Amino acid sequence: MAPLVTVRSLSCIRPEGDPIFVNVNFDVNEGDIIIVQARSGAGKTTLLKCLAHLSLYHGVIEFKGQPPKNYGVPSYRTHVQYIPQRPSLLPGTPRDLIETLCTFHARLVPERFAGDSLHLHRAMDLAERWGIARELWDRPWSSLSGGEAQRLSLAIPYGLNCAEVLLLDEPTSALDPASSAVVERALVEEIKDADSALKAIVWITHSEEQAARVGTRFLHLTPAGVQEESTDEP
Ligand SMILES: Nc1ncnc2c1ncn2[C@@H]1O[C@H](COP(=O)(O)OP(=O)(O)OP(=O)(O)O)[C@@H](O)[C@H]1O
Repeated sequence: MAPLVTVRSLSCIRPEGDPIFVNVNFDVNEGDIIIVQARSGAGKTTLLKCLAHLSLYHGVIEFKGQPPKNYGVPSYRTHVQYIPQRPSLLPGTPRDLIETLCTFHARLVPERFAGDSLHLHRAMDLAERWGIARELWDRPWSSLSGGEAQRLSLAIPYGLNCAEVLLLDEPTSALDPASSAVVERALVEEIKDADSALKAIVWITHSEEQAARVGTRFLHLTPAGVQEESTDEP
């Protein structure tokens, strides 16, 4: 099966001119939950932002064999969607965000667009199961707790059901272990659900335990590229 995302000779350079990383090569395949591990400051967030076409890079990133510009960047970003580590920096409210994304979705994927309110209610129902009261959808991101903002930002792609690859930047870092486990299970089940658009996740976590629970592949990012950890039994 052809890869969902192909990354070849990817490098990212700081504004000052020195590289964060060079020569990054890997594929994202259907069913993958790829854990990206590295020391703080090594460039994990930058790598995810390059994959989402949010940071400048050199090299090749393709989704189903086509570069982002062939889809149009907003459309590409609905299929390969980045969820930031700190959603509190977003403008407006969670409802504003899902309504904006619905307008892209309706325009770009009309055959899978089920109407604004249906998507919103699907996301609200999931978030409610994760302990998020409905009124929080109308509160500014900046007034939400870190854990509330993380659960809301993860419920949005679930409601829209258009992301095929999710790029998760420490998605449960603000959650207690029990809430984190509920969210982890929902994401893993979503990948296995044939009715879901979601086919793969690239997931940054500093928790070895979480990585072992959810990961199917493990990439170590270094300044000279990525190394994949073998998971073969000895
Ligand atoms: N816009 C920017 N301008 C200058 N330097 C930047 C910019 N964005 C990131 N960097 C630098 O690039 C390096 C990689 O940052 P990044 O946030 O990708 O690391 P990380 O591995 O995700 O770190 P952490 O684990 O601490 O979240 C850091 O040295 C950071 O200071």
